Amino acid sequence: MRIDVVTIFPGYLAPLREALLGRAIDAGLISVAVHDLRTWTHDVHQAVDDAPYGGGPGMVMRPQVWGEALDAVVGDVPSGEAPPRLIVPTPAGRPFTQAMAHEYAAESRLVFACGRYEGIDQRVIDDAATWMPVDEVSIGDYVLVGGEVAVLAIVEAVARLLPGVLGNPASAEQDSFSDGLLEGPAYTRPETWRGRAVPDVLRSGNHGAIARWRRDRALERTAARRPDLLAALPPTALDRADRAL
Ligand SMILES: COc1cccc(Cn2ccc3ccc(-c4cc(N)[nH]n4)cc32)c1
Repeated sequence: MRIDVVTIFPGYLAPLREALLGRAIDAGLISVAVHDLRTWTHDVHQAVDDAPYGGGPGMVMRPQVWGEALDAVVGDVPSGEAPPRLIVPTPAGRPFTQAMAHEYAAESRLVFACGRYEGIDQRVIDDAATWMPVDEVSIGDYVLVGGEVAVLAIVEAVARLLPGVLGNPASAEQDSFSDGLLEGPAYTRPETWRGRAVPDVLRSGNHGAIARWRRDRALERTAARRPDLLAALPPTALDRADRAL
């Protein structure tokens, strides 16, 4: 997968080259190119923002600079080849989900536009949408200062789904949310720590009982913390034992 990120703070994306993702890049599983938006300014101040039409606080990112940047970064899409998907993080976006992470993992190329200030002139998104798929995406109901942190989260969630990136592919298959439930509690050695023992069932070797216990804890946690996920489950997702909980 090829990933391009356009930002006025390229250094913010340095963590992409660390650890697991860094190894995936070194292994050639992913290519990541980070582009400084100011490359496409032409004035001495390298201005990327201007006052909002209609007034209001803050500044808006200029369409001319973004338009030139995306034209250059996306480049000419060879005929017959699918254009990349443009992902624009914003508080006003569609909530990013594990299902979307799987959708994005199936793409051969993703381009991320990192806004700052009060966001990017809407005409940039509207123009881009005439020649490539564009997703305006939120990573949660809170307001960041720019899109870079959201890109780090989205790229990590997507990259870990790519074949060969995770040492143990089973981890991704047994993800939280993969069965629509939250992950239950996890334990490792020692057996007792500060007077707290690991639940006996997990040391019983009874794999059926262990699976049942884990499912029960996941159902309890989901009901307590994310009843919306439970309500969204298809009726067939809960068996008789689940309902008895
Ligand atoms: C666009 O509307 C905005 C309104 C107030 C502040 C900001 C700041 N800002 C600029 C670019 C940008 C990109 C993403 C996010 C963001 C995403 C999530 N989930 N929270 N915050 C925030 C961003 C933007």
